[in-house]
Amino acid sequence: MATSTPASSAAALIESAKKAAAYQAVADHLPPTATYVGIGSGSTVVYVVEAIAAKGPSFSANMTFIPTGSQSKGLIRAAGLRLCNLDERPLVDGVPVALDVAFDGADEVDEDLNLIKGGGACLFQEKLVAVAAKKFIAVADSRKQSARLCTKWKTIPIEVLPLSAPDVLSRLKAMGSPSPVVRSGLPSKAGECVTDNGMWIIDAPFPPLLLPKDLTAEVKGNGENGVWEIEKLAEELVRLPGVVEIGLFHGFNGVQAVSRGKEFQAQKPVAAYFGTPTGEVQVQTAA
Ligand SMILES: O=C(CO)[C@H](O)[C@H](O)COP(=O)(O)O
Repeated sequence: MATSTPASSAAALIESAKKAAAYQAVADHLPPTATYVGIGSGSTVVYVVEAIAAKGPSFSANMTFIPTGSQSKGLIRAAGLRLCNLDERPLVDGVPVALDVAFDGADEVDEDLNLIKGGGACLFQEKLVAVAAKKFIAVADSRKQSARLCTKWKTIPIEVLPLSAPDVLSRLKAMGSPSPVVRSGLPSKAGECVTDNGMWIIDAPFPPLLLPKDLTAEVKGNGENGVWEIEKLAEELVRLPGVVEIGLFHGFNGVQAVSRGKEFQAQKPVAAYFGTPTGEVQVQTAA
C-alpha cells in the first residue's frame, strides 16, 4: 500500500493549487468565441490544457493553439487540439492575426504584475506569444506571489548566444550581479541547458528589484550600490550584446497597451491566478 509522507502530501497540495488556478483562469478568460489561443510552458500550463480539453471537442472546434516551445507543442498535440506555430498565423491586412488570449506560468509575480519567467528555459518564445496576445493571463501557485521580483526566485534567466556567454557573464558582474552562471543541463543532459532556440540560459542573481514607486531622490534604482529598479535593469540587460531575450516580463499589460497605441506589445499579464494550499484561488489584477 502506498504511504503518504508529509513531503508527498505537500507536493500534492501544490499540484492541486496549480490545477485550481488553471481551471479558474480558463473558465474566466477563454470564451467559446476565441479563435487563437497561446499556450505557455511549465508544469502549471499542463492543467490549462487539461481544463480546455475537459470542455470537450465542440468547445475548441474553432480554436487554434499557439505553442511557446516543444513541451507546449506536445501538450497541444496530446490533447487533440489544433496546433499552429507562431509564424504560421494568417495575416489580416498584412499583420499576423492577434491571439485572443495567452495563458502561461511564472516563476515570480510582483505586486504590479511584473514577472520573472524562464525557469523552464522557454522565456523567449513565451515572450513572443505573450506580446502577440490581446490578453495575457498568468497561472501559478501562491508560492510565486511576491512584493518585489528576485525575492523568492532570486535569479533572472537570460537567454544568450552561446558564443557570447563569457562576455555577458562578465558584464553582468560589472552590473552588480554577484555570481551569474550558465545553466547546466544536468541531471538530464551533460553540459549546458540548450533552449528550443539553440541558445543558452544565464541565471543572474540580483537583489530584490524596485518598482518605479520605490524611487526617491536618494534611491535611483540605476544600479548604484547594486540596487536596480525593474525598468532600468531590463533596459540595460536587453542592450548587452549577445542577449537574445530576458526573463523579465515588465512594462505594461494588454489593456494599458491599447490606450498607449501599442496594441499587442504588452509583456505583462492583465491578471495572475494563484492557487493556494486551501484550494482557494486568489486573482491579482492590474490596478
Ligand atoms: O517560464 C516558464 C518556463 O520558461 C514557466 O512558465 C515557469 O518556469 C513556471 O513553471 P511552473 O508552472 O512549472 O512553475
